[in-house]
Amino acid sequence: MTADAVPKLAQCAAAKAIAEWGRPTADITHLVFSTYSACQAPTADLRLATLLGLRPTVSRTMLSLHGCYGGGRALSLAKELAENNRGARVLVACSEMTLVCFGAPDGGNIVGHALFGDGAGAVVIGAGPFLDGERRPIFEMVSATQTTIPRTEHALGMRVSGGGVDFHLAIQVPTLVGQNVEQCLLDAFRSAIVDDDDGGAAPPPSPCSGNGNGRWNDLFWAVHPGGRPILDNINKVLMLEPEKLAASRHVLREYGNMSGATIVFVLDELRRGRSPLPEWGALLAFGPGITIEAMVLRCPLHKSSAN
Ligand SMILES: CC(C)(COP(=O)(O)OP(=O)(O)OC[C@H]1O[C@@H](n2cnc3c(N)ncnc32)[C@H](O)[C@@H]1OP(=O)(O)O)[C@@H](O)C(=O)NCCC(=O)NCCSC(=O)/C=C/c1ccc(O)cc1
Repeated sequence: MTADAVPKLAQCAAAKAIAEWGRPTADITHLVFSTYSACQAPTADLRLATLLGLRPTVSRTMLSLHGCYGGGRALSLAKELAENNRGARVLVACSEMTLVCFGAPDGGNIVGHALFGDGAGAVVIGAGPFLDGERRPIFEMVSATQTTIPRTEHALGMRVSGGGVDFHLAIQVPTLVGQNVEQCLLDAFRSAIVDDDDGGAAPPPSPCSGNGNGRWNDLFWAVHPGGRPILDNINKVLMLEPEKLAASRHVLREYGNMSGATIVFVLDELRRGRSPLPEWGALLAFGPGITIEAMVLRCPLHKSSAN
């Protein structure tokens, strides 16, 4: 069932993203599709390309079974594709049907049922130059890192069984994420380089200079809401003001944890916020491994960077 439904759900999100982007579907050069809810060949990215009518030469990449960090990985990969292929426009689609998947009848998936929801998100990623009629970027991805916490392979995962998907989530996951998240962020900021006004390269303001304390509050935050204790621990470790994680908490409350698709909902929520975002931001996503995706974001439309 999910083999059909996952690409169809993605189609709804992708059609909206392409319409907002403002260019013809045929101008999409690459597709990155992330899901762990559909496991078949031909893969769901091909089905989505057909449903959308993407051109036959579109370069497709399927990210399967990455779980909740799949959205972060898909965005990071799209950034690399766009920067290394002049004129590339990369459609990123993340689609998950978790509730159907977690179907084991023995009650063993109760945590999965409490936590997860279904959903799809899509965005179009490109590097300059801008095309006629193309919407200007809302977020710029400046740098990205992926970290695997050593010796945590068994902390979360899933296995397909006769009754559906057996999902395993160790109770220690929020603590492990909390203990490792600041180092991942520092690494991401250390690797960030941006073009300065003179056409050279310069690093963004570094939260490291304040040893993390307080400086994290200068950023906007797109955090995968893996669960309430995950957000609470990140809030505590980074000493964030409560409203910094408001977009993540809103998405968790309204939609649940939609695995890889969730981060797109958080970015959408952030851009719709009533008050203007700070210029710099951070994105975090977590999943099996335990893998942490961290990314430095920038709002190109922010007033100090818009001139
Ligand atoms: C939704 C929970 C499970 C329950 O929340 P709650 O209803 O507000 O209640 P509590 O947090 O107070 O916990 C209630 C009880 O459940 C227990 N509990 C608390 N986590 C647990 C637990 N993982 N086990 C088994 N008992 C527990 C907890 O100890 C407590 O037990 P007790 O004191 O005896 O009532 C909440 O604790 C929670 O969100 N926990 C953390 C979730 C978490 O680690 N998320 C993973 C983030 S990474 C991610 O999203 C990955 C996705 C993924 C996607 C696809 C994949 O294939 C693989 C991975």
